[in-house]
Amino acid sequence: MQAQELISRSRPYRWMLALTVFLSLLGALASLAIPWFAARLLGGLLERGTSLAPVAGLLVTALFIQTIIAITNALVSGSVSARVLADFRGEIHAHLQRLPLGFHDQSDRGDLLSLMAWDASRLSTFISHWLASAISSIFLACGSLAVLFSIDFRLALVMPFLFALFFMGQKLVGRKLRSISAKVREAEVNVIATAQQTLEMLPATKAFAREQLQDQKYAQNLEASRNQNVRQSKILAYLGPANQLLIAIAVIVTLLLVSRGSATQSLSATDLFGFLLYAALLSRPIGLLANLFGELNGARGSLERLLEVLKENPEPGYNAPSRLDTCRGIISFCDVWFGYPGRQETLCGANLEIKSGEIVALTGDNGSGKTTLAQLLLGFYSPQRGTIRLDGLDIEQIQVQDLRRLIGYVPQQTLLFNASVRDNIGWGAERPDEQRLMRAARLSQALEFIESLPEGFDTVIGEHGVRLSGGQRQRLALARALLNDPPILILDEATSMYDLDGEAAFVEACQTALVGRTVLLITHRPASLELADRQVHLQQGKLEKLS
Ligand SMILES: Nc1ncnc2c1ncn2[C@@H]1O[C@H](COP(=O)(O)OP(=O)(O)OP(=O)(O)O)[C@@H](O)[C@H]1O
Repeated sequence: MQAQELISRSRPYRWMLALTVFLSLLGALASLAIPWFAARLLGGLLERGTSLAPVAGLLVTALFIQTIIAITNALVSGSVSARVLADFRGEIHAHLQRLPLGFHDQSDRGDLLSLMAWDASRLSTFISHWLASAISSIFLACGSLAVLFSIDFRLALVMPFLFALFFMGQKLVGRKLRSISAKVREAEVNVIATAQQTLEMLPATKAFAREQLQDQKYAQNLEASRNQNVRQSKILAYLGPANQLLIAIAVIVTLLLVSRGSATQSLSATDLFGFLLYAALLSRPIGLLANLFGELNGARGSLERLLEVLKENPEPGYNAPSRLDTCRGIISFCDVWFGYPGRQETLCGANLEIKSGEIVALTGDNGSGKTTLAQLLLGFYSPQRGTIRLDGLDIEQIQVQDLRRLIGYVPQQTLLFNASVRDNIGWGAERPDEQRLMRAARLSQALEFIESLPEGFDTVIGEHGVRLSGGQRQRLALARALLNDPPILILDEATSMYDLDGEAAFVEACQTALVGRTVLLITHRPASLELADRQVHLQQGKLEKLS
């Protein structure tokens, strides 16, 4: 199954891979020619009769050709590997973005990062050279065997037994190698996850003086990863050389045994050298195949994990039948039930009708489900029972990107990235223009502070907007949501960090800006509550009318 998958994943690169196979075969041919000329050179040295210059010239030419082929091959397979890596990463990245939030809630960020960084790299290296290595190694082994048999049939008879021994050995270590490879991956995932956590938690780590604890945690993960890597490299370290040693001993023993009979007496010095050199050459593809086998076990683990993630279904909303460019903004929650996996139900038959252009404030205790309700409207999660409608259409029937384009969403936690203010606000629209950008910034009460920044709209704000205050970050998030002029707005505690003046100015500006939009306002702030046409309260999974 995985072999098939590996082959089918190699298919898009078949021409480049065919070129590496061709070059590897040429390289193998040159490798086969070298002992031939070398044996003649050594035999000639002993027999001292003939001129050695032509054979020496041919040997040097063969060595040159082999070197040029090896360089070209490395360049081609390096470029295949880079392409496969980029393609894999692009595919995983696109897929992860389209998976439901429910998948990401349950996933380990370190595991997903490892998939893109580590597994993709291991797989791309393997795919870029496994075919060429396997075919050229088999060709080289068969070629060496053929020459050995042509030199002396009886002496060469021992070689096929060696092949049988080789494959039995691989079978024996294969299972062990696979299980260690899975453990190596697990340990690497933990290392990456801890490093990521350390960087994200840094302000808290410093505030609670927990640097040592994080160091210990990281050191433990490093130790586990080191142990597994050492276990794996021990097996790999033995695998190739042990096979080569096996061949070398077999050749020596064969020579000793047969030297007692008459066979070696009928061999010339050139044939004897030839036999030894080809036997030595035979050990190279055997070693290569053994290494390839080790890599295959690692690549299988990576492929397994990759396929596991790729087989997760994207949000069904991407393939929903209805397209929607615009809407009136009539929203209804009809008997909506929802619970997160393994948790008690958050919504138990929630009902809410919002008219077009109405501003509804949603209140409720912490954890009562206000954000959940908003995220259900955005299609982040699907209700287990009941329906949510927009303009009378079940939102599950609406193409999810259309749905989300119609809704401006300011989440409770501002999500900003390490780029300029302009890029962060402009991210909210497909083609942001300067005029709309200014309007959105003015409306969210962000313009004044943006203009006071060292480079105004071009100021880079750091990871998660770390170079701004909490309130400033929130203003940017709000500006981003307003940029697109969406007919529906969800403001989830969007002004919770505004100072009183800022909030009052925002509320003032909203008197006109929110006209004509349907707004779901999740807030407890009295000034913001004043904006609402009516209030509903979420309690025990149900919505109650307050005013
Ligand atoms: N991704 C999640 N996975 C599992 N449970 C979740 C998830 N998100 C929220 N919850 C749980 O669902 C419940 C409702 O959470 P929600 O964030 O909707 O509440 P809220 O009313 O918005 O709270 P707050 O006022 O504190 O923002 C809580 O008990 C919370 O622990």
